[in-house]
Amino acid sequence: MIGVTLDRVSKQFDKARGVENVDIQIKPGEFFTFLGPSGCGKTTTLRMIAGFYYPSDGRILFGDRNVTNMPPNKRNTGMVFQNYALFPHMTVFENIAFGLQVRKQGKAEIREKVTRAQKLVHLDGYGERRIDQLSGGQQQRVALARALVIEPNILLLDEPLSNLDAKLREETRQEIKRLQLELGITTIYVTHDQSEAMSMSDRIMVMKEGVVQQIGTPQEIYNRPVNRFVASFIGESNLWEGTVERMDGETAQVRLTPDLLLTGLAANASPECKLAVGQKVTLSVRPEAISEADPSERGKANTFAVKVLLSEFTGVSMNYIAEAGPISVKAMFVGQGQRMRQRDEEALFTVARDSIYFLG
Ligand SMILES: Nc1ncnc2c1ncn2[C@@H]1O[C@H](COP(=O)(O)OP(=O)(O)OP(=O)(O)O)[C@@H](O)[C@H]1O
Repeated sequence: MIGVTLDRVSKQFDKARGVENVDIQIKPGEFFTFLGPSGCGKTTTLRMIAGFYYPSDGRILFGDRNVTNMPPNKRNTGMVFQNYALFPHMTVFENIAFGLQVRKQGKAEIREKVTRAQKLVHLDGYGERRIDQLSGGQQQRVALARALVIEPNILLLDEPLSNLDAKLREETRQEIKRLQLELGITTIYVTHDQSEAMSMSDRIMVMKEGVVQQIGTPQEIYNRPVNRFVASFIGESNLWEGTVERMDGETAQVRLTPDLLLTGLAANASPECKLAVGQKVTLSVRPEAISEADPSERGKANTFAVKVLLSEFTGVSMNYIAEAGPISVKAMFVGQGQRMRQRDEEALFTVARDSIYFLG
């Protein structure tokens, strides 16, 4: 197992900025994800690691080895692409064997390794099938086997699930995670799908317009987003703007409207947010951090009246869009067994102090 270091790596294209100053240390055996919207530089970064692009600036290390300008075939990485890039006229066996043949390995060895790789992705018995006789999910597993059969040091996956339907995507995602854990292989995964990133990764790097926004575990990124972009890109969040009215030891009180003052813990502030009286801040509150209060709690801190605009029952949760004066409120109640509020109904909502996160 080896780790991957990107030491202040940038890529400038003729007319576009690919990525700027990416500085990361991916640990041996880690499942590390590049996450962000289209055009944010995920694929460019992955391609530099694979060796398909060379950086304009900075260094790339595999373990202690500097691979910055090394051609792709010398790096021993296995790569899976969004469109699989399989040879459609060849069989499953021939596709998986391809990389080993290029490496001029013996026939018996190739047969043994390909058979093992087929087993690994649950495709034993499919060796003689042609690629165009397979479903999308099976094709994806051939692509995985082909990447793994060369025993790569690093596995690179570029949006490998995006051509699959929702159910198959879920299954294949578990399959990839199982394989990664079983083999303990350092894996770098590119996606624009936050739920995929959250469920699979040890750590996530969130990118926007070629610039890294935050690196952290799924929990860190979800619970402590560094800015509005990360808070709104990862899961749902209420983003409310207000002005700090009072700082009181451990707490900060923020006025959102003349009628609405919320109190949060001063420690729950992003590094970019300097809490001080008079300062404008953004409060990030997850919908599931809001709950319905008992009418007897009216007037208590962090409790406020709302008017329901939209309500829906998903089977797992009751979701609301409501308004508290000019403020829009998204709330999600899971397993609380209350009566479902209807449009135009009044309700009393409350948010715990430790669920408010201050952004700059
Ligand atoms: N070969 C290239 N030549 C010129 N510009 C490029 C090239 N490849 C990428 N870019 C530009 O670099 C930026 C980052 O693109 P990149 O493909 O890395 O984004 P991405 O996050 O992977 O997007 P997507 O999810 O759509 O694949 C974009 O502005 C893109 O237009």
